[in-house]
Amino acid sequence: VHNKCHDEYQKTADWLMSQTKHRPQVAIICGSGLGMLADALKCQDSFAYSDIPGFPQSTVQGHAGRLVFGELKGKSCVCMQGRFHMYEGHSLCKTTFPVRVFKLLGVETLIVTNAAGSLADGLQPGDIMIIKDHVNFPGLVGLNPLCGPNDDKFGPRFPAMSGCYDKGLRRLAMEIGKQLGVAGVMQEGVYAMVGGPNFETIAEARLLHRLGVDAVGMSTAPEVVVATHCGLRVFGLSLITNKCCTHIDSDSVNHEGVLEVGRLRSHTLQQLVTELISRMEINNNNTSNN
Ligand SMILES: O=P(O)(O)O[C@@H]1C[C@H](O)[C@@H](CO)O1
Ligand SMILES: Nc1nc2[nH]cnc2c(=O)[nH]1
Repeated sequence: VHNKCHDEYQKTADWLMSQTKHRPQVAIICGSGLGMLADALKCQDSFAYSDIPGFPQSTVQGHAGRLVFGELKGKSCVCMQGRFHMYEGHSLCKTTFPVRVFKLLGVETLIVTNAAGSLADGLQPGDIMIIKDHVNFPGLVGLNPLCGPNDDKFGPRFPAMSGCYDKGLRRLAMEIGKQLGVAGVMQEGVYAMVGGPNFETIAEARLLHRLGVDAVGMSTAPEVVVATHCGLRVFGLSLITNKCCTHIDSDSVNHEGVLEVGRLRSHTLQQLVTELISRMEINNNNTSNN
């Protein structure tokens, strides 16, 4: 466990607030190949992770490593173009570091996105799965970012995780999907995080299928756990980039293919996330440029 103290999150948040006038209400974490979600932001201020004090570095292809602030339909947002994964060698505390920084910046809602493999018969590559719940496999065996002394300033020692994917936002996203004419490629499902970096063996994919997992990936759950702990409202979606290999003659998975599906679906995802942000209600009084 490599816990960070409150001051370390605060230092990073203070530095960012000294560099930008934006005061974000919504944060977006872009999954593999989904960095284009930041392109819709207006009046951008962007920072390379390497220039932000205390920030970890992105090492995965398809994750640019930039934090982008900007306006989207009247809401102030911050977008991570590139996330941190446990398999890169980061501690879970580092992979989730930005989430607590967002909290200190005044963010109220976190949107997490990822690329994932499908185990459900009804989920095809290119489909969008709205995450209704997750199985945090590393978390179940103690690889949890909340391990170690609890920081009561962020949240309680034993936070509830039932209902961590906000029902109202899920409903709104499905409604928007219908209006955009993409409801046919959208459905709710359960995401499971595994450690990676290898894709699943056939036996592992079959096991996950039997356990009721709809889509599997290598991220998201730790970020959602930390966000829920500190009281952020969470919305999550998986872009299904491939079917998992459940038979010896299944097509094998590769990272290039994962990124390619992201490119093909970029426009739809951007529309969906933009509309969701535009129509979601925000309770706090933060506005950018103040
Ligand atoms: O950051 P995400 O979860 O979208 O990335 C997924 C999982 C691996 O990092 C990568 C495999 O292609 O995509
Ligand atoms: N674990 C895992 N992560 C993915 N990310 C994108 N596709 C996959 C997959 O099939 N398995």
